[in-house]
Amino acid sequence: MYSTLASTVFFLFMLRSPSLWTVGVAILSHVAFTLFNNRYNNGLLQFPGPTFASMTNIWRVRDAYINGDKRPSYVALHNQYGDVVRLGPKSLSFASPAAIADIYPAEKNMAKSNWYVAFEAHGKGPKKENIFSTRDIHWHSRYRSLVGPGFKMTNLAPKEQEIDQLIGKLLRNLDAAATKKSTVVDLPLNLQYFTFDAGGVVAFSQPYGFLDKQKDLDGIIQNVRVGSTHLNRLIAFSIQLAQAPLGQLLFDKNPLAVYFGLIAPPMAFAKKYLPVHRIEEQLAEPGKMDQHHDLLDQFLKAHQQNPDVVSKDEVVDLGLMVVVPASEAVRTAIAVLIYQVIKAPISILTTLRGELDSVIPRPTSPTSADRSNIPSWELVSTKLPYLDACIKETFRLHSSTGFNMERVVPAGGAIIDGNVVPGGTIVSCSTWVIHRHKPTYGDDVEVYRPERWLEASPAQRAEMERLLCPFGFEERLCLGREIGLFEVYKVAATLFRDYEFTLERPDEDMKITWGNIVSVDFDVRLKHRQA
Ligand code: HEM
Repeated sequence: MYSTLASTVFFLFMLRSPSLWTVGVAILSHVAFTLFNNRYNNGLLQFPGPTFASMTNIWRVRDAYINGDKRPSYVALHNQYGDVVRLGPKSLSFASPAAIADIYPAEKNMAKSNWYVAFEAHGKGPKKENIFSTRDIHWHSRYRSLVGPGFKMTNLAPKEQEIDQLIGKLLRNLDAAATKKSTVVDLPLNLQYFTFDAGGVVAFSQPYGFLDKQKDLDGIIQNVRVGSTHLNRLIAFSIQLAQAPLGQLLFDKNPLAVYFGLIAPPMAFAKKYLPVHRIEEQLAEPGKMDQHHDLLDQFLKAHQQNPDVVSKDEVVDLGLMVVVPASEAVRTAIAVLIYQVIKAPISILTTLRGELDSVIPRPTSPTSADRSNIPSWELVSTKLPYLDACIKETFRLHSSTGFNMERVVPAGGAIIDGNVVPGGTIVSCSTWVIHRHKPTYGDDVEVYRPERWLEASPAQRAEMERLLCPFGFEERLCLGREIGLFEVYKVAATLFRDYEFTLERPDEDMKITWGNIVSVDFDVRLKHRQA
């Protein structure tokens, strides 16, 4: 604080008789004081990390830019600096599992950081928090208890048939490529057609039509794919700047964008496809509409019961949340699972196929129209322990989300993994780091080895599962966890049952673009499996 004050006084003093020289010196000294202040005056000097990171959040933007095609650099940073790394002037990342219990439980009172502001709606009018972004612990808790039941598989069970029809469409699209054999398939993209449509069904009982049209609708996939255009690359990096006042001004709270009502692509997409009639009818005559067993039912019910907590605008947020980040996260999970299994030693695929063939009846003729034979959730979630191990290993090694889950230490400070941390510090864990905890997962943490889940003793396995956190933690645990798993298990079981996959470029690794949701790119050739 004192150095900021000193810097400001000095700055004003120099500007008393402005010349180019004095203005230059004033600006430079102000910058130097700010960097110095950031590094030395936040009570975090004892924590190691890149020196530049301790001085400015620009380090994070640069890191996101230069490491955009690698896995989160936090893994390498923790390997270099140890269990606690200083990632910014007021930011610490923790690698030890003990830190999870000190940061994320409700009683620790740690709200999400301002990084999450970037996930708030863009467009005319004031920005609004949503269930994912909110820093208001109390509103979040009331809101979550109202809408949460809608996300449970018990509520969504009647949707299984509709999701099966979508999987059938995905198979028919892939059948066309498998029959030609020469066709190279962008598998992650085809999976995303499915996950988008499934998101539409779960949210509003309406697929968007990606699978039918077999193309990107309104350019939304291209728009949100990190790194696909200069603009969204810039936006993705700017999100890192949300911690910095300048970043918020340029990107997140840009007054020009708000003035001109520039709507972010996901928001525009969600608004376009919302079933407005249904919403209006149900709001006009509550209780008269049929039950759809979708998320919209639950949000409208919650709005009717508690309009002060769940406002009408929340249905748009519902669209935003479910349409884009969720469909991307599920796409990445299924794509990476398939990639890991076909890239791993053949014994993994053979064991998986053996298990699938012993439990799930194969279609008599996969090239026929018999595409309604999709294994049930009940079956895939209870009778396939090896598939379960493959999926857990995928989530462990390659989380769909790439961001650190940041929380703010309340005034008064906290003890985190034995370290005294001042109030106001941003503290976080990364799934990419936690999932590489050698005492829990073994020395070969970088190897894709599903067997580790089956060989572990019951106590060891319980600990491995406790630390497996691809869906986040505690009060802010992903609400769509069951939906995501439902899609991953069903699609993976069906695709491995029916197809042989060959990587188009077996000597290359898949292309990874590290964003908030990690994007992956790879092409395959497909063949139907022989009976
Ligand atoms: C494989 C798929 C998915 C993964 C890996 C995933 C991951 C996550 C993670 C890590 C968080 C917590 C973020 C934090 O604390 O900062 C989260 C929150 C959330 N996710 Fe997911 N997600 C997935 C699928 C879904 C689906 C399908 C939906 C909706 C249908 C969904 C809806 C939500 C919501 C509403 C939250 C906010 C919860 C809260 O703060 O109370 N997610 N997700």
